[in-house]
Amino acid sequence: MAATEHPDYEIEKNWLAYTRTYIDQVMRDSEKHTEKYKANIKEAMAELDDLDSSQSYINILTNTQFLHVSEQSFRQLSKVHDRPYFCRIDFIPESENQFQKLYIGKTSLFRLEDFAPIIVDWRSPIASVYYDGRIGSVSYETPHGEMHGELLLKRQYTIEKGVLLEIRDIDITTRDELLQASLSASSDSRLTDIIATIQAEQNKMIRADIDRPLIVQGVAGSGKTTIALHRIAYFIYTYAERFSPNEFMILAPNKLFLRFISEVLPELGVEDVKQTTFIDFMWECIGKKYKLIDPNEKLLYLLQEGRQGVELDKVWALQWSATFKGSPAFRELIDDYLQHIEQQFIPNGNLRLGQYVIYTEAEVKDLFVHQYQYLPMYQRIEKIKRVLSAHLKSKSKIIIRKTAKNYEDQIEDALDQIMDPKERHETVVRLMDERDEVLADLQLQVKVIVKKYMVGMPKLDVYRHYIECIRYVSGIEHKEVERGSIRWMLQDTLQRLEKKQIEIEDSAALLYLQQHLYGVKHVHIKTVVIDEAQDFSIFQLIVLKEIIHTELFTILGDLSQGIHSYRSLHHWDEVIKYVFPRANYLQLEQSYRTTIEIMHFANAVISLGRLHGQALATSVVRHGPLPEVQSCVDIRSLVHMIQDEVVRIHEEGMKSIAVIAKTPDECQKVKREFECMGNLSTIVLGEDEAMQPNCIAIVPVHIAKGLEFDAVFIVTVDEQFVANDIDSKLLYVACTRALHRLFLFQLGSGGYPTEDIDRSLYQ
Ligand SMILES: Nc1ncnc2c1ncn2[C@@H]1O[C@H](COP(=O)(O)OP(=O)(O)OP(=O)(O)O)[C@@H](O)[C@H]1O
Repeated sequence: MAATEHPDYEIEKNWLAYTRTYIDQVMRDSEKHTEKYKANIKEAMAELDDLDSSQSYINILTNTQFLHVSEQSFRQLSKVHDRPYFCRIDFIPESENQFQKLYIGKTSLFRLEDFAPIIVDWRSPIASVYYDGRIGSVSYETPHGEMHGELLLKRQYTIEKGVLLEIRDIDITTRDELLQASLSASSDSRLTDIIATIQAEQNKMIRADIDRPLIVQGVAGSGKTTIALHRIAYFIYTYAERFSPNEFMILAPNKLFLRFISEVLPELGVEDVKQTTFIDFMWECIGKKYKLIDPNEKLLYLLQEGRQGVELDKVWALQWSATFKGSPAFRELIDDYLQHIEQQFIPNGNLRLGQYVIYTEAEVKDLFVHQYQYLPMYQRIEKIKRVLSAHLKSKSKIIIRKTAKNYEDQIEDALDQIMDPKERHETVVRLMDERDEVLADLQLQVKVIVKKYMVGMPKLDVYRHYIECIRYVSGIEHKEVERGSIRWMLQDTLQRLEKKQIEIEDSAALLYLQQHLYGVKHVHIKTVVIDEAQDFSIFQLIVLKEIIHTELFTILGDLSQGIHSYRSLHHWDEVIKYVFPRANYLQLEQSYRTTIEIMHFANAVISLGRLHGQALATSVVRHGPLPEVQSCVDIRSLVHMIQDEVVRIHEEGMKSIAVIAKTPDECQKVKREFECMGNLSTIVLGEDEAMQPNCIAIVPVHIAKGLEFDAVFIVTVDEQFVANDIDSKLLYVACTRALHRLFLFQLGSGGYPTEDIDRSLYQ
């Protein structure tokens, strides 16, 4: 209801004014502090030349830290100044009689005089009551256990530029007005925060146990990306002493997507989280880049199945090979290679100094295969060399002393027992010479025997090792290798590697070899969030877990959108079985992005393919027009129709618009036609492009994954969508990018498998 009509309007208006005045005051103080810290740093810098400058260093460090905190607090308060909170809860804890009136917002603010909360952070334990609880008895988790109490009031506010516009008491008026308003709004091609409207099922995922891996299967638009980002913000707030932001890593499909989500974390007051792709992370770990074949090339080739000139055997072999390379079975083959080279580098025989055994063969083997097995191979060899050298150093002193003493005894015996002066002299001189020679030889051997004993490992880089690995595996007798398909895969891989080309499917193996041969340096990441995880393979997840050395993974994805399923996951069970047996598995079936009409149509599309037992999405109650399917006689009239619609929907207030086609070639055809007409500006988006405001994005469907637009025009010029598994997934992804309007345009007929879709679902 309009705020002015609410009985508590005056109280609420005054509280808002009080809060904003207090924020002003804290910001002013913060500004003063900032100036003071800057001045202190300047002063300490000037004193750095003094003889005893350690105090100045300490001053600089302390003041820099204070300055950082003060600036951060200023930034956060200035962000919330116009809208300090979004709701209020009145709560009586079980153990107390007095109720607490808590205003919840993006950041917390306490009154300096008595530490009373003016604003409570949305991530604090008590705020859970707002997201989960209904009026009546409620409970929430805290670090000290579960707390119980009575929720008396749950009140939402619409505040704009510091003006209180609406007040809604939840459970008395309608429940979802704020959510409805937020979902009906237009998108400007950037994801936003949702702290005011987080739903109970989403809250559960955001706050799910950090110490267990979390796997979320969520339908398109269920908020997986949003949850991932809010979960990071929640952890950073809740476990500030355990993690700093730069110890979090988000793995996303591509740079375009990373840009799409780039504003959410800063909005939530979180900076410095590492955001990258699996491939870029791999280059960083390897310390070198090799030529990567466009990861989408195979998908585009596979899409041509059934066309003239496309060999079915090859399509099948490519798919099989990609699946195999992402599987634990491929890792086993690589382990065979690692074992093979390990055997080559375990020395034969004992390590001896003269006649003395320093280390037995069995002891050295034990160092290799047990004690230092945790180290990557090259590091292990260096470590064992150091261990042997240290051992040799201490043992050699005793051996040399013993040898010298032995000669001294013999010389003494000669002096005592040989009566003939000439013979005695000759024997003593011979023994002394021999002693000097033996001792000199021992000293020399001490310097070189470890080096000679440990045959050096050739300094091949990880790429060369991968080639050697594939060659080795091709030659072994292995039940898997005997199969013709593996032989084809190995040969094909070798041919490409020799041409210096790798595919995304090779990335897990390369990273695995890097980890086991050289190790990965400077990985300070402690927790990983993977979005669009359905495009990862089991092997990629295995290697990530090994490198990061943690179970703290949050994995989010949607198998129905698994357009790269030939090289990635088919079931979440595989992830639980092979990688994270302790994982907490949760599902989201409610879609927040699309209207009911679009979601129903998209559900009909995905049902045309194989569903792997996934549940279909339901939509939050929000209606819109039915998706429109239209035919045109040529591409010119098709683009004309789009232009006319764009003008109409712009007038309706929609901002972001995309034209989605099946392949990059189709996109280019549409782009050329738009250019000929010259009315609207368009951009064809690739993985590394940035979306531009007021510009229609023309996107191949595999790149549009994860993104969203107010209105989506799917077009088919020459590339049609048919009713098979991969096409239904692609079309599903394309349909579910739309928030409000969906159009499917085709040349002639047959662009879409609409004959298999209920006629009432589109117009
Ligand atoms: N609780 C919520 N309140 C308001 N908006 C929400 C909520 N949850 C999700 N949304 C909105 O729904 C849209 C879809 O969210 P998001 O992109 O995170 O979903 P997703 O599951 O990652 O989708 P996809 O798998 O299709 O890429 C976004 O616009 C997001 O802001």
